[in-house]
Amino acid sequence: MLELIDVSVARGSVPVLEGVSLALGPGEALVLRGPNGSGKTTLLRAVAGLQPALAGRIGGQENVAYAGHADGLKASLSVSENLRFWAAAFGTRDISTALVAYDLSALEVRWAGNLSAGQKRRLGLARLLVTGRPVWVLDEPTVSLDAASVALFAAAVRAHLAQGGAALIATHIDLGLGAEVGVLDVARHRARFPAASGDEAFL
Ligand SMILES: Nc1ncnc2c1ncn2[C@@H]1O[C@H](COP(=O)(O)OP(=O)(O)OP(=O)(O)O)[C@@H](O)[C@H]1O
Repeated sequence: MLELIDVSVARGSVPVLEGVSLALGPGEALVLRGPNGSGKTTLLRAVAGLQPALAGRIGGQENVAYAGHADGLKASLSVSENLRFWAAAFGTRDISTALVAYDLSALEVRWAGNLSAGQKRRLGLARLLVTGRPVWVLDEPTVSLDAASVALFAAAVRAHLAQGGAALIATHIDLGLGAEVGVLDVARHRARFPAASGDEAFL
């Protein structure tokens, strides 16, 4: 569903990570670990197709639904309108599963712009459920979430995996997803050599 073979990525003109290989099949999840600035976001952006890899091959990008630091919400649309917008964009219809999974039913008619930070994050994560995409690529998904919302998120990931989905998640917290979830420490892949040219296209 997702395969990285010997992938290198850069930010600005600076190589950040090199030699990253991984594969995710149905029901599999991998947690990315590494200190601040080690390159987790850069790698996930490349996996999501938001920037090219410097080298290597990324297969299965068409399967990916990405949730990054920005929630990607339309402030002047309601919660349900946001979900309907994304459902239409991905050619799906059902938003009720997403509303229930992230406890958003009571907020359905509220403008997204008027939500709290944690509520916005819940709505941003609920978007994943309406994409119908099997591989979730998530960058610090639990930022702004309280303990109850982290539990909702972990349950949504578990259900996604149980239904044959996959997930690649950069997170500093233990999501309690179980011992079968792999961990990749990106610090082991820190790039060793400076860039040969000054390509600023990724900024
Ligand atoms: N827009 C940018 N232009 C140039 N360099 C950047 C840019 N954004 C990040 N960087 C640099 O790229 C490197 C990797 O950053 P990245 O955001 O991928 O790390 P991270 O592991 O996700 O960090 P964190 O845990 O703090 O989120 C860092 O040295 C960072 O300073």
